[in-house]
Amino acid sequence: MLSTGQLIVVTGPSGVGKGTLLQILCDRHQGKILFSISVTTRQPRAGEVDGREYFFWTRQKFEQSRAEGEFLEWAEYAGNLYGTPRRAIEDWIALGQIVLLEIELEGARQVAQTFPSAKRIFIAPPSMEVLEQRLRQRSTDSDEAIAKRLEHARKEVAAAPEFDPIIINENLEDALQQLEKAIFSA
Ligand SMILES: Nc1ncnc2c1ncn2[C@@H]1O[C@H](COP(=O)(O)OP(=O)(O)OP(=O)(O)O)[C@@H](O)[C@H]1O
Ligand SMILES: Nc1nc2c(ncn2[C@@H]2O[C@H](COP(=O)(O)O)[C@@H](O)[C@H]2O)c(=O)[nH]1
Repeated sequence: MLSTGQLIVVTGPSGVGKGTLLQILCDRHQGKILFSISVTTRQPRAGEVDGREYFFWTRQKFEQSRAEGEFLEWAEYAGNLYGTPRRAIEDWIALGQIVLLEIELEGARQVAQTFPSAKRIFIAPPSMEVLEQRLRQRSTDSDEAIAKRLEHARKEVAAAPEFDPIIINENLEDALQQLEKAIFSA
């Protein structure tokens, strides 16, 4: 069904720096990579815009679309639903584009089943202590939400060997270079 493009999945615990890395990547390689915009039922954070960071939907609308098979993958994470709209991804891949998904572990596992040819990259923190610091310094989540995210993070880090490559985001520029190599190498 999908033959010409390349699907790339980037996974890693919340707060590890996926969004930071991918934003720089997007600026450096404009037009060369297409980024999927996910749907979520979580509330927008300050500064987030519907249709830019996410499509912010009600749980009812999400569940209806899910039942209609409109998501390529989906997962419940820290009490909210997240999903990748299928249509745009399939169209872009068919057009030969490099398409990037930034998603959590369960979704990445689903994509491994449905698109075995997808590249699967894991962004790991230098340590759990650094991860917690980054989540706290970002100031976007309550203590309770941070605790839930750290709980998920432990499971996600344990699953890192399912991915190749594993990139440790300690020095941002080093991590970016490894990410570029993973994405643009044949
Ligand atoms: N290499 C790095 N060194 C120090 N701080 C970093 C580094 N990379 C990212 N950060 C900082 O860590 C925080 C979390 O980064 P970011 O929001 O990109 O994480 P994320 O993995 O996208 O999280 P989420 O999955 O929750 O969206 C931000 O404040 C960011 O500036
Ligand atoms: N399975 C999916 N996971 C997704 C999707 N979009 C984002 N995410 C991941 O959720 C967590 C939390 O994100 P946040 O924006 O609330 O911090 C993080 O790991 C994201 O990568 C998706 O479509 N499917």
